[in-house]
Amino acid sequence: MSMIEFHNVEKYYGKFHALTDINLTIEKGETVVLIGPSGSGKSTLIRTINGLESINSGQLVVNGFDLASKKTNMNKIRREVGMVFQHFNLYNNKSVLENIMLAPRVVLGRKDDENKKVAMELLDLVGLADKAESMPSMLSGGQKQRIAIARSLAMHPKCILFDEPTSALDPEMIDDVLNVMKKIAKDSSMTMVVVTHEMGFAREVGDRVIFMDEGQILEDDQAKEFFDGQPSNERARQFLSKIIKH
Ligand SMILES: Nc1ncnc2c1ncn2[C@@H]1O[C@H](COP(=O)(O)OP(=O)(O)OP(=O)(O)O)[C@@H](O)[C@H]1O
Repeated sequence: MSMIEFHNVEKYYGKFHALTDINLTIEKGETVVLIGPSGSGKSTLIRTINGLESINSGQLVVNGFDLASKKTNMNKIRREVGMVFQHFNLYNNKSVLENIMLAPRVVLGRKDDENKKVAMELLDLVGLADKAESMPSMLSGGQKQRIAIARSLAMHPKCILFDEPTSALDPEMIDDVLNVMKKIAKDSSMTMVVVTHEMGFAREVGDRVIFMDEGQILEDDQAKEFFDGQPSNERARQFLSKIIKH
């Protein structure tokens, strides 16, 4: 069974056609990078995977569950599919440790000893074990984003969605976050779907690269083919040459 399957998916915001005939299969354990110009529908697509955006027609199956079916428990999907946002979305009135321990306690009923142990291991993984008792307001953007990643991992998701995780960061912090993401991609069996403009990351870590424009998938290639060969789609080639020149 694949992790994610889109079949002829359409999405509208009012009259605006945001996703057109999306067909896409992502296998378990794959790291897939979604690229494309601003407004091409990347965020919309990634947000449909955990039900943050609904679809208008077609079929979307995540870990065997049809998201359009009334029988599907969306809370279960959100437990299994974590998300990391551009703007971190940490609870600012809770310590770093509390941010990481909250959902496992409330949603999974994980006991405090075990919960703290998992949280500390994850803080270690993201290189911030010394910040456990800090409040988010004391952290830099890059540190906040690494905490947001640890918080998401604490739920032991099967899949994790990253929606432009480095776009709001100062340049010197971007690599710290990308390095954590690389580590996760290499060392875990999790499925990762990443919207990013970081082509170095896409090339090094992505198994596949999906190029979107105007709500459509125009190119779906192995990362190596995409960067070392040439995308067959003209707009994908233009996008790539522009982005690599800059
Ligand atoms: N809630 C909404 N209501 C109406 N239109 C929306 C909504 N969300 C997104 N859109 C529109 O849908 C289109 C696709 O937006 P989306 O955010 O998915 O693109 P994107 O490729 O992620 O862009 P960016 O790289 O700038 O984040 C855009 O034209 C946007 O204005």
